[in-house]
Amino acid sequence: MPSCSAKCGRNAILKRPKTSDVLCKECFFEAFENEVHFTITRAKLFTPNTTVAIAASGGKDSTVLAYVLKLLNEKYDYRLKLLLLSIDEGITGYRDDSLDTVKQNRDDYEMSLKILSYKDLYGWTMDEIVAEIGRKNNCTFCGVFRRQALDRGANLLKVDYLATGHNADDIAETVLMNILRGDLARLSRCTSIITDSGDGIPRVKPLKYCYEKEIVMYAYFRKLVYFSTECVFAPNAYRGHARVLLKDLEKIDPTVIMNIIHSGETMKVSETSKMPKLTNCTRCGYVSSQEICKACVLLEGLNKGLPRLGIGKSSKVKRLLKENEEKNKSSGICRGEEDKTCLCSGTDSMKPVKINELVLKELRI
Ligand SMILES: Nc1ncnc2c1ncn2[C@@H]1O[C@H](COP(=O)(O)OP(=O)(O)OP(=O)(O)O)[C@@H](O)[C@H]1O
Repeated sequence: MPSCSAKCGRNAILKRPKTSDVLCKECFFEAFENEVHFTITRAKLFTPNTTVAIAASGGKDSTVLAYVLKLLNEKYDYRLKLLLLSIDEGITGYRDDSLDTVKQNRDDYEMSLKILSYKDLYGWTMDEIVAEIGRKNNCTFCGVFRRQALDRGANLLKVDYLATGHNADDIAETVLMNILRGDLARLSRCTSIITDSGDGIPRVKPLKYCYEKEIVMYAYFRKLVYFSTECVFAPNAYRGHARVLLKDLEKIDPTVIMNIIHSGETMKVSETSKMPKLTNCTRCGYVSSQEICKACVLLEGLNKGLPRLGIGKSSKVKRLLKENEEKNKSSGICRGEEDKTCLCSGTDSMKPVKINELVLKELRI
């Protein structure tokens, strides 16, 4: 058995996927934790005496994130108050089980836990949305709603930061996807370690440089409890292609993951490129590049029996809204204020879609 390359005198039991170093368990833990600490301090991710909500899905990444943040917080006296925030998308046989894991983490790590559900926030579970839209585009709904739900949760909890478990593979995949799609706006911000959620609560990614394989290894050797089942609904097809490509490249040379992130970080979008201007959604007030944010358009579509409304380009959405408006006007369907099915401007349906205010009030702590 080879000896640990950190020269601690112990036998090596693993080969680090990121560096190919052969290490013993203890030296691997130290290397992994030191790298996260270095990432946090170099990017000045947190200021002392603040509160951090850890977005906890029960999966390996957010479980390792919660564990390592707690460990580093105590070891280096970051003076952070850590708590867990989970979103229950309402996916039977998936999220209900993974939330049990989060509850276990809550007890093991002695952190408080807040769970917000899509049903309470939007009036729909993902099971119900999939029954409407089918399995093909459901990831669009889930992703858009989750992003906003996490921001709303962070606001309710009045935290200073929202930390997510996005890892190096996730970020490299996103860079590839944005290049393949030619999405310059997203490309220019997808590698940022701190992003603005739009409500003034920064989102941070302390595991940005951690390889997925090492996160799995870390969780395994630390015997952490996490939930490893894939979502029961169809995976995001486009991300799937980027993922397969990245995994194939990683087999040839593991440094490609860091190289892609580095390329994304240093790439500069030409000043002549047209970038979307950020504004606030006229309905819910959430930050958006459109007059009405994606979540409100998707919700409107669901509530009006047009679930495909927000799928695809914004020009298509505008066309659909216009077509629907003309159709309703010519058929005399629109009956103004009392009409709950009409998409005409000026009717009830164009009033801001308020996320169930009562529920939010109740959840505030
Ligand atoms: N339902 C959720 N509730 C809270 N946070 C979530 C939820 N789903 C995802 N996140 C956050 O977003 C990050 C990236 O999401 P992703 O879909 O890759 O997570 P996952 O594969 O379900 O679980 P994990 O990334 O924790 O292994 C997670 O690490 C977590 O911080």
